[in-house]
Amino acid sequence: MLANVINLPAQHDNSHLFELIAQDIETKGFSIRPGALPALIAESLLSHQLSLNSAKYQDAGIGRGEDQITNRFVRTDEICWINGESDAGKRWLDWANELKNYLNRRLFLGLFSFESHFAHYPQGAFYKRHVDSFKGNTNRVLSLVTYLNSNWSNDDGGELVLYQDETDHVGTRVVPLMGTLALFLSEDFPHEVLPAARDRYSVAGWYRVNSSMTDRVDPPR
Ligand SMILES: O=C(O)CCC(=O)C(=O)O
Ligand SMILES: [Fe+2]
Repeated sequence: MLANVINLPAQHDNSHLFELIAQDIETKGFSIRPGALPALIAESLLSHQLSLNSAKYQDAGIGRGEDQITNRFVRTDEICWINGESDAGKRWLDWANELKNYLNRRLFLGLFSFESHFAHYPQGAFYKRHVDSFKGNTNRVLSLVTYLNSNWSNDDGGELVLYQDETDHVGTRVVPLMGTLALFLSEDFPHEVLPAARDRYSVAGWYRVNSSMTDRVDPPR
């Protein structure tokens, strides 16, 4: 028995990182962890995203399901949903699922599903201040963003600015550097993406509670 255990290949152990994230969310409602996404996942997401041709992208919309509209005054990024068909997508979804299970055990958040997409902000693209979920319309509970840009400099813009509440106009800035993780409670933190001076690559995702118990079918996006 013991020999078997010792011979197991080294598994990447996420529990230390997951615990730090849980503590951040418990105490502050958000977590910013520079370079924390395992490098193998970050690198495979980036190479997959770079291989997507423009036909795979759609203009990002505002709102949900059939109510979704494109509003170029609010956001100008383009997105591609991750369905787990690629190895990169699978690795990412597995990792996100492991984090979901950890946070559910640790914080009793009742997270049920996870949806995510690649986002490409071409030069000049932005996403104006918004919240990811509206109170009373409980669906997205926890937002998770990771960034896939190496060598991002102060002049490149494109920071995520996370505000404490509606009255906060200073916020916390997050540089979209490779492997940095940003998580925040979706209803509580208004945020924006400042205009990027060069191509900005990221993956944005949301954990949702199961709200399909209501009378209407809850659209997956
Ligand atoms: O890319 C980011 O930093 C945040 C993106 C965002 O706010 C969103 O897609 O809802
Ligand atoms: Fe957002």
